[in-house]
Amino acid sequence: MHIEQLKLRNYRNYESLDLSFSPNINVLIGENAQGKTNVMEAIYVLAMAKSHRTSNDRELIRWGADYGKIEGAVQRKYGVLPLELTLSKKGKKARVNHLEQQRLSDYIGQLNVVMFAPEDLHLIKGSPQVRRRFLDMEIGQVSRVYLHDLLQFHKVMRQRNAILKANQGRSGLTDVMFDVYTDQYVDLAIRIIRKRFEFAEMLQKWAEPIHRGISRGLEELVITYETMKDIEPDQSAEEMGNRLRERLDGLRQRELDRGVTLAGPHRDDLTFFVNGHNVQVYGSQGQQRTAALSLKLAEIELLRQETGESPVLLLDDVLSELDDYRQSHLLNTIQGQVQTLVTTTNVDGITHETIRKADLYRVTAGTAEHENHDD
Ligand SMILES: Nc1ncnc2c1ncn2[C@@H]1O[C@H](COP(=O)(O)OP(=O)(O)OP(=O)(O)O)[C@@H](O)[C@H]1O
Repeated sequence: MHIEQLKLRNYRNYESLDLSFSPNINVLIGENAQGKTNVMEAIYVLAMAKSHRTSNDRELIRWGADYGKIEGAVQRKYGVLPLELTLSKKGKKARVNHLEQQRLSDYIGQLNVVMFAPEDLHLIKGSPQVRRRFLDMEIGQVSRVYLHDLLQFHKVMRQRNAILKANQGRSGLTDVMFDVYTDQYVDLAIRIIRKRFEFAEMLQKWAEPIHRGISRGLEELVITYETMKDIEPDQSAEEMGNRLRERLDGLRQRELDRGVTLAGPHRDDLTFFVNGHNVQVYGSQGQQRTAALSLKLAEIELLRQETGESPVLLLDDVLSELDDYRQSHLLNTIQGQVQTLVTTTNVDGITHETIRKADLYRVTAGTAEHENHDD
């Protein structure tokens, strides 16, 4: 798939923008703080109905405006699909083919994107929360059921936590609703854990050969999903449910002391190993960079396999950060296969010839103009 056209109205520093993109490589070039990332973010928001930079949608609306709007024409296998997202103080409205969607989970997934930005290096080194967010966003792109389960899970956990909080410090619980919520909680938690196991396995399958290629055959990457220690991927859902229930029973007094749920997928993590060593702990900057790049390229393959179409790749300020070999590997992999948007302040650091031939857009203070190479 690819984005043919993007229109912004009152989005970040754009009052109004209307851009057409090539299905190949598009380079947005401009000085700092002109609005390059804002375009990438707008495409991300159009796809995921939320920003990768902030959870506060109001920040996306142009200062002083009441609403902001992102429209995109997405070329899919079967034709052009118009998508529209309106952001206002009252919330957001999403339209597919001009029809308003009642649930955002029905909207997400019409446009698939893979974003690679400097903060993705934190994916390997940062907190488990960053990696859980990555899992949720990526699985959510291909599974509506997962998004729905996740929403329900957080709702039920809040209800369960509210009872724990109300009884905090006591030595027992008499609220009949607690068992009802715990049953629902276990059921949803296991559905999420099973999906994450499945996703991590697919990610591993795609990322391993990619990482091996980028490291010139020297490194083996292994990705594992870490959940409670007695839950294993080959167990049945029932077995997993029993394990979680036993764990929660064992933790009951500590949960009452703390007033929160202490076991479940909200505490899980993804771990990356290179040649048997944990990259989070022992990896060099270069190994972390390679692992992050392998992960992004694996996501492209995974989305392609799940949806039958290539996602759109957004490379925000990362290309010139990669050395020549990694740049070439990345650009050779995507060339002619994946619509790509690249932002940079300067093309001089990007040596690969595909960038020389790409469509250029000059971004200056909330405007973006298509440019010929000789301009
Ligand atoms: N809600 C908003 N309304 C108006 N302007 C905004 C809003 N949010 C951010 N901006 C402005 O957008 C600009 C930043 O744009 P952006 O992050 O896209 O920069 P960039 O071109 O990617 O720069 P860099 O190369 O430094 O990453 C800043 O000037 C900022 O003040």
